[in-house]
Formats: sequence, C-alpha cells, structure tokens
Amino acid sequence: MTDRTSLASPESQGRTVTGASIRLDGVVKQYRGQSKPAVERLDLQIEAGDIVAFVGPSGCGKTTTLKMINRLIEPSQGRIYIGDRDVTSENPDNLRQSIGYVIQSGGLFPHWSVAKNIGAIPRVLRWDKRRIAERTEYLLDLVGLDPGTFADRLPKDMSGGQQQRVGVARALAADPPVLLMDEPFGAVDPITRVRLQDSLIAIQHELGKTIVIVTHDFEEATKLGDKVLILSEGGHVEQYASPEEILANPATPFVEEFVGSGATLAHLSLSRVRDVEHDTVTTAQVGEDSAEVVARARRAGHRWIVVVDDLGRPRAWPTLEEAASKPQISDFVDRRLPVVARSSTLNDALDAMLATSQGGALISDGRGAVVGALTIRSVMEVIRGQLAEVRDDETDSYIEHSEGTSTDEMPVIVLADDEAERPDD
Ligand SMILES: Nc1ncnc2c1ncn2[C@@H]1O[C@H](COP(=O)(O)OP(=O)(O)OP(=O)(O)O)[C@@H](O)[C@H]1O
Repeated sequence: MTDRTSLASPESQGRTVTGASIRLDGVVKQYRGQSKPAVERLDLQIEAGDIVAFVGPSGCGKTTTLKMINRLIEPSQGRIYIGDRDVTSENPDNLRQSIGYVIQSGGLFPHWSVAKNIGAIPRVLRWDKRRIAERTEYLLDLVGLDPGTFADRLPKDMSGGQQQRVGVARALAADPPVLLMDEPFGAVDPITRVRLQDSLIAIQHELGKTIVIVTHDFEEATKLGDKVLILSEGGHVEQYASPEEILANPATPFVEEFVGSGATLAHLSLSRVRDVEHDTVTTAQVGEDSAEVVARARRAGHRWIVVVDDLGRPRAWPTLEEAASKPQISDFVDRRLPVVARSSTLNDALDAMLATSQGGALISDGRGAVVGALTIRSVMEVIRGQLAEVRDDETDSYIEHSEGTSTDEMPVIVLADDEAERPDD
C-alpha cells in the first residue's frame, strides 16, 4: 500500500520536515449572539510535517477551527501552540506573516501581477528586491508555473487552477512552517483539482511543511491527509486518525454514516499510481529524426513514444506509425493527454483515462516530467483484487448475520484484453 500506512512521524520516515507542530489546548469559540459555541472544547495535536484534513458536515466548525490557528478568529478560551510558541499571546499581524494561508480561488490581489502578489509578505518583512525576485522564481517553478511566462501576468489572465497555484506560492513566500488552506480546490474543475492535489502532495514531500486543509470532500481528505479529523456539530471530534484507520475502523456511527456505506470500496481512493507497476516509455524531442526515435522505441519493445519539451513534460503521445509518418518528430501539442502523478489515486487515473477516452495514462513527477505510463489493465488488476477482497469480507459478514441464505455475486468490471493493451489507440 502507500507509504502513509505507517503511523510513524514524517521525520522518522526520513522525510524533510520544515514545518512545526500545532497544538490546540481546550480551545472554545463562542460567537456573540449564538446560543451554542461553534467549537465547544477542542484538544488537537498535529505533528510537524503532516498534512491534516478537516472534514465534517456544513456548520460543524471546520473553518472556525482553522481560522483560530492564525487568529483570523479569536478563540474565546484555550491556548494554541505552534511549535513551542503560544500564539494566543502573540501579535496577530506578526503571527499571520509566519503562517501561510490559502483560500478558494487563490484570493489574489486582482490588480497586482503574479510576482507582486507572491512578494507581498516578503516586502512587508523588508526583504531586498533580489531575494524577493529569486524566491518568486523558485516558488513559481515549485508550483509548476514557468516564471518567464507568468511572473508579469495579472490574475484575470490566468485560469482558476493557475491562480490557485499562485495562491499556494504566495502563501509559501516567507517560508512559513505552517500552511492553512480553506477549501483551496473547491472552485476548480475535477481534472484541475486532481492536478492541484498532486502538486500539493509533491510540494509537501519537497518542503515538509505542516499543512491543515479544510474540505467538504471526504475523498480529497483521504487522498491528501496523513491524518483526517472528522468533526460533528460544535467542533466535536468524532475521529482523528489516518485515512486507512478511519476506513477500516470507523470510531462512531456518525463516522460510519459520514464515510458512507461504500467505505470498503473507498480503499480504492487510497491506492496510488506509485503502488501499481509502471511501464517505461521512450521519449523524444521535437525535431529529432523520426526513424532513429522509432528504432529506439522498437528496441525497447514500445509501440508508441512520448514527445516531451525541454523540461521532460509531455506534448504528445503518438504511435510509432504516426511518428514515422513524418521525417522529424512534429511539434504537435495534444492538449487532452491523460497525465497523472505518482501520488494520484487509482480513481484519479481511471478518471483521466475515461475523460480522454484512452486505455492508459502517462505518469509525471512533481514538476510534470514524464516518468512512465500506466495501462488500464494494470489498474483493473488492482481493482479486481480489491473487489475480490471486498467480496470475501462482505460474504463473511453476511454469513455471520444471516446464516443459511445465499449471497449475490459482486459485479466485476470486465475489460476486453485488446482495449486494455492499447493505451494510445
Ligand atoms: N461570524 C460568525 N458569527 C456567528 N456565527 C458564526 C460566525 N461564523 C460562523 N458561525 C457559526 O459557527 C458554526 C461553525 O461555522 P464554520 O464556518 O466554522 O463551519 P464549517 O464547518 O466551516 O462550515 P462549512 O462547511 O459550511 O463552511 C456555524 O453554526 C456558523 O453558523
């Protein structure tokens, strides 16, 4: 399974950690004029370098809890610590400069260029211009935007997903140990959402910040969270555990209902592309001699090639016949390539394949460079195995509860072999 099944801390797993722990100690929020507190009394420990996702029904206190951490909302009672610092007694403006904050749609200043947006906090902190420019370039690259293309753009001239990437870069500008994110991917289309989630995971692996993310989407919470906090009304903790633990052992009937009756199948959203065997790919650049590229691909046993740009990012995925039809590799860019990250879930991979009507997907690293390919057949093998496990489990419990009756077969998704083997047809 994934490398998150272990409950060991990120540091003990050998990951870089630049984040700080967060501790909420008896935190209460009573809004004026409300009969009941929005958050009754919350104790919570978040380990340095973890991503923790807050989920729960509307109005349960997710955003209130998040905003108390950077004191956009003042707690009525209790203490909050970041590392050893008691932030409830700090100057709130200084505190907010040391905590990254990302909201839906990026929350960028619309009349400022991307570079000016990213440099906002470093300017307040009086960094010199050169340091700000270097940091901006590094961060744009980190979030997958070419600095030369985007630094001078205005937010209105960018897509929602690109604006959200700038929002993440801006939040990381002053290298804060903690990043708070409130429904950051709520306003983008599903495919962009998957890409932004994968970028966040890649950034987290590179930087090791402590990230707290509020989401409505349980699947998003299980994909992103090292731990998931499930809250019910009044900020009551129903369960705080790893996604695997929540799916395997829902702590309360509330969690069971929240997670849904398909909880066992939800394990599929925990299986990652990196857990499935990858195919290697032959890559080529625009202008290379087609005959040489085709010969190289044949030697490797491949029936298609991936045309990549200078940074190794995919442009097109032609068959050998298509590549050989021109003397040199063409500069065609296919805007609908199915590309997933190693951290993508198998659900994401299937979605990408279905959305582009392809029998496979390319796999990219954190910065978008191609590292392999995945066929629908290898994904289906994992799914078949998981369905078989579910069937065994359900049959066992069914027999336990209603001995003497017969069980129906679980539906098994069948795929024609020739469809499965031709990712690019
Ligand atoms: N400024 C406010 N004044 C009074 N009550 C508020 C205020 N902000 C939030 N509340 C109430 O506090 C409770 C928790 O709100 P909060 O926004 O934290 O919930 P949430 O879980 O983030 O909800 P959602 O998922 O809908 O965003 C709700 O009952 C809400 O109506």
